[in-house]
Formats: sequence, structure tokens, C-alpha cells
Amino acid sequence: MAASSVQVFNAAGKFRVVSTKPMPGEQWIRALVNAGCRVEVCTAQKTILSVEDILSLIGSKCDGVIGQLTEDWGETLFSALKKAGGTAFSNMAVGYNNVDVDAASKHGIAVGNTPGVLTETTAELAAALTLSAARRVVEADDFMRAGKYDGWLPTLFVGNLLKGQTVGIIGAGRIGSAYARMMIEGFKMNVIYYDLYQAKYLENFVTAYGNFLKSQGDTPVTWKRAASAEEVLKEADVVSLHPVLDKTTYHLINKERLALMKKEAVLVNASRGPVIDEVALVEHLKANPMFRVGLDVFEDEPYMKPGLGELPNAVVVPHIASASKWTREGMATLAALNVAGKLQGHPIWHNSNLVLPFLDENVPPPKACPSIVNAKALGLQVAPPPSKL
Ligand SMILES: NC(=O)c1ccc[n+]([C@@H]2O[C@H](COP(=O)([O-])OP(=O)(O)OC[C@H]3O[C@@H](n4cnc5c(N)ncnc54)[C@H](O)[C@@H]3O)[C@@H](O)[C@H]2O)c1
Ligand SMILES: O=C(O)[C@H](O)CO
Repeated sequence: MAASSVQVFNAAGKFRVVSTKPMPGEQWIRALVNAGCRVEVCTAQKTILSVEDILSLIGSKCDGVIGQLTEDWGETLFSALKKAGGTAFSNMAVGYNNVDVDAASKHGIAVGNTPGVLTETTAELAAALTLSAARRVVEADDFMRAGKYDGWLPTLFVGNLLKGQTVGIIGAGRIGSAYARMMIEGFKMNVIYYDLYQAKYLENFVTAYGNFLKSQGDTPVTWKRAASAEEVLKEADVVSLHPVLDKTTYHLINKERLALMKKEAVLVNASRGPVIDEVALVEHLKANPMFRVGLDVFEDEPYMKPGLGELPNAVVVPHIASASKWTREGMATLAALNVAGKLQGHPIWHNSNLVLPFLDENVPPPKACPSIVNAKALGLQVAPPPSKL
């Protein structure tokens, strides 16, 4: 990578930290500079950096790196970072399926991620995709712009009503539960979910909201924890996917499981592309024109499988689910504080779901790393909750 493609902040800093991309806002740069870091930001006009590009950014002395979900952080990069004296890495993302965490742990390198700050933003985009697909917003917009509208018709762009229907969630963690809450409260949908763990907060929320509706003489909303993903697919009118991507969720939605879904169902994916077998999805969309999808992520990002882009029953957007200003600046800040905290020898924050104290520009951040996924493997100390100090 040419030296001219790097912007340097605080050149005399004690720790050398590289960010493989410019990131939004300035709070993240201040956080690193305040921790005594020299910050080098790669400004090369290349969207996805290769392993070779990143090796040249790491060079012979590098204490920490902030990387992106498009990069392949495996043995090659972690051994190079270790050799350069590095001990800290953070993805600027909550998902870290692009990171070989075992390789990082083997080299004693902490791996950070950015949970919490993107939960509501991502859930809102999943809700937007749901509405766009259910009510055919993009098809209708294209039609309008093409000058085809020549008057109201009873049959024009008829779609699905959400109220009173069932929303299915696969992966009811932070984002899945937030999305479910939006669809339940916003559209009075019932919910069925499948997760390896009980979504207690979601269940309590639906029960309480259902009781409120009942007290007002309205039909209460209901919840059900399914025993399998198949049960969700069979019963739901809308299915939204929010699991992590790993061996258990790769191609979780395949030809056989698509066949279980209702013919007029809506499927939304704002998790990771490979959770869906996209070739099978294209075939299913072709065979079932009333089945609609809203996709933020793709199996071979940045590409779509052949045919997908031409289908009117697919709404497709380029992995923008966390793209609100506050969220993206917050993600950058959390990633920087993961790296800065590790280099300063800070412990790990007691609860990686409660990251707001790190994001207030007017107050110094807690002396902790907001979220390190391999803290246990590295034997890193966890800070006690502030109330216990
Ligand atoms: N499109 C985007 O821009 C965007 C933004 C943020 C997150 N994401 C993706 O969303 C994922 C979820 O984020 P989160 O913050 O809600 O994480 P989370 O850990 O809170 O939730 C993930 C849930 O998936 C569940 N799960 C794991 N394996 C499963 C399986 N086999 N079947 C069903 N459920 C399973 C987990 O138990 C957990 O509850 C991230 O890992 C990331 O890949 C995408
Ligand atoms: O995992 C993530 O955080 C997203 O894909 C980008 O926000």
C-alpha cells in the first residue's frame, strides 16, 4: 500500500494503530489519540482490501488494527500482527464471521466487535424491508417513475396487510428481538421465534403488551417459542432472519425449507448473506411470484446470484442496515475503544450489551474495553459493574 494512501494523526504517539478504512466522525480518532496512539488511516480508493494490502499496512511495527467485515482476518494476518508486536484487533461490526477468532487467540490478540449501538438501526432497516416487500413499494416506485401510472385501479399493486398476521424470527438475539418488538407494537402482529436460547425479554414484552391490548378491549398479541426453524417457516406470514453466521446457520434457508413457507410469505434477511442459499431463493421467487423478499445482505457480496436483480418480487439494498450517522459513528468509537482499552491494559466491560457509557462525547469513556469476544480464551479480566465499585 503506497505511503500516500495513509493519513496520520498524532504522529509521535507511543502505540501505532492502523484503521483499514476511514470511519465516520472524529470521536474514534480522539479516543485513540487520548490513549497515546499514533493513528494511521488507510485512504486507498479500493473498497475491499486484500490480505496482501493489509499485510503492507501492518508493516514491521503495529500495536493494533481496526478492520472491516469485508476483510479476511485469519492466520496470515494475525501471525503478521503478532510479529509486528500487535495485541489488539477490532472489527467495526457486531458480526465477526470474517474473523478466525481461534487464530487470533493463538497469537494472543484480542478481537473486539461493536454490539448494541446498531441494534435498533438494523432492526429499523429490517422493518423497512418488510414493509417495502409486503406493500410492493419499490415496484410501485419504478412504475411511477416510468410514467406508467394512468389512474387508480382496484387491482394496482395489491400487497399484504401485516396487522394481525404472524411474524417469525429466526435468531431472537439483540436485533431479532428489537425487530420483533417493532412489528408487534407497530403492526399488532403475533410472534413465533426460534433461537437456541429463550428470548425472555421478548416474551415478557409481548405478554405485557397483549394484556394492555386486552384491557382496552382489543385483540391481544401472542408469542410462541418454536422447537425448530421449520415450525417458524410453516406458521409465519413474515420471516426475518437475525442469527449469527456460523456452521449451524449456513444455508439455513434452502430449497426444502423455502418450500415449507406460505406461498405469499415475506422473507427478510439483514443478518449475513450465506444464511440463505441464494440460488434456491432465485428459483423459489421465480416459481412463486407472490412470495417476496427484502435483502440487505447477499451470499457472494458485493454480487447477487444471477437473476435476483431482475426479479420484481425482491427488494435489494447494499448492506446498509446499520447505516445511520449515530450508529456508524458509535461503531467506530466502540472499535477504537476496544483497541485503545486493550493497549492500555484495561479490563473488559461487564456487559457488552450496555455500551452507551462509551458513546457520550461529553464524558470520558469507562476504563474498559467495550466488547472483546475472545476475552475468556485470553484470560482477560472483566471489570465489575460500576454499581459494585
Ligand atoms: N445487515 C447488517 O448491516 C447487520 C448489522 C448488524 C448485525 N448484523 C448481523 O446480525 C447478527 C446478529 O446480531 P445481534 O447483535 O442480534 O447478535 P446476537 O448475538 O444478539 O443474536 C444472534 C442470535 O442468533 C442466535 N443463534 C445462533 N445460532 C442459531 C441457530 N442455529 N438458530 C437460531 N438462532 C441461532 C443466538 O442464540 C442469538 O440469540 C450479527 O452476527 C451480524 O451477522 C447485520
Ligand atoms: O455485523 C455488522 O455489524 C453489520 O453487518 C454492519 O453493521
